[in-house]
Amino acid sequence: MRVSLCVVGRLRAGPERTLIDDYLTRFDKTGRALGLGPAKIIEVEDKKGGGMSAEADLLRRAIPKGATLCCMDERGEVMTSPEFAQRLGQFRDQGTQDMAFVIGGADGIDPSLRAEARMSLSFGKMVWPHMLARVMLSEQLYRAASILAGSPYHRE
Ligand SMILES: C[S@@+](CC[C@H](N)C(=O)[O-])C[C@H]1O[C@@H](n2cnc3c(N)ncnc32)[C@H](O)[C@@H]1O
Repeated sequence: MRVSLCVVGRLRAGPERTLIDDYLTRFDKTGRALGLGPAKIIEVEDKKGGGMSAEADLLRRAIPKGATLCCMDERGEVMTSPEFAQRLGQFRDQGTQDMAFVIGGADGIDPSLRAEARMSLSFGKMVWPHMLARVMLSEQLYRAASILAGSPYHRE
């Protein structure tokens, strides 16, 4: 099951980018034997300042066709890391080919796109900057793969 992180805004080289690349490389390595991955980042940028709805259009064009959509949203479902791992495993076992996680820009994700999502996932009620949300999601994907692989990275 391929995984796309579809995000608003371009992230320059720096500590966040280094962490994301590191976690997604680890996710790919751990997930390979489990039918998970590879993961890639798809960045979209609305240079005309059209707001959330213009960003949603760009995101729709960028999301792989037929992908199961998960919107990252502070109002979404809160789950433990093992629960997230189990959910990923379920999508894989149901034959999902592509899973796309969407992270919004400064204004968030347009409600029309949120309504199209199969799942909405929250990292808690606090709002995080999009670059940190990217890092956290990348880490949780690696953690989920480690849990499904039975490796000792995740400790409770
Ligand atoms: C700066 S936040 C935008 C906040 C905006 N008020 C909203 O309504 O979504 C940028 C993006 O980071 C992600 N994000 C921020 N906090 C989050 C949280 N607690 N859980 C999940 N995703 C979050 C979301 O995808 C959000 O669209």
